[in-house]
Amino acid sequence: MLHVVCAIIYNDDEILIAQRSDKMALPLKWEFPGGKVERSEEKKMALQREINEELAMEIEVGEALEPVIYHYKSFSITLYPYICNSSSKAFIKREHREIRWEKIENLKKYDWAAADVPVVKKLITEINKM
Ligand SMILES: Nc1nc2c([nH]c(=O)n2[C@@H]2O[C@H](COP(=O)(O)OP(=O)(O)OP(=O)(O)O)[C@@H](O)[C@H]2O)c(=O)[nH]1
Repeated sequence: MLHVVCAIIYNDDEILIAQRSDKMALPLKWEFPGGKVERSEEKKMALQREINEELAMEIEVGEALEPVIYHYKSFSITLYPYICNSSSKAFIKREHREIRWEKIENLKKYDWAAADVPVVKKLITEINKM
């Protein structure tokens, strides 16, 4: 079982989404940036480390959403999503095929990694209540 943290990074009313490259696992799927938690690492620290490595961004890590367990054909993950904030929209694209800021109501148009689907649904439901 992989333990993966991911960041739902807000700036104004947009969040940062990322498309995996064709050389990564789950090629071309969209995800929230993040990565594997290393042994004995605290999850929020792991998330700040991954976001700094992948995007050269500093984020504030906030509320944890409910973790998602998903069994892909060749591996299983527990995905730990966190609501995060960035005071800037600037990033450097280091690993992904594409990175973009997007409004929540547009997230359903993307081909998400399967583990992310319940997270995206939850974000859309929350915004519709407002
Ligand atoms: N980062 C991230 N990974 C996700 C998400 N959803 C999801 O199924 N995953 C899967 O979780 C795993 C995370 O691995 P990763 O490749 O991003 O992590 P990493 O940077 O630590 O990997 P590395 O050690 O290969 O560089 C991948 O297999 C990825 O497909 C998501 O929203 N964000």
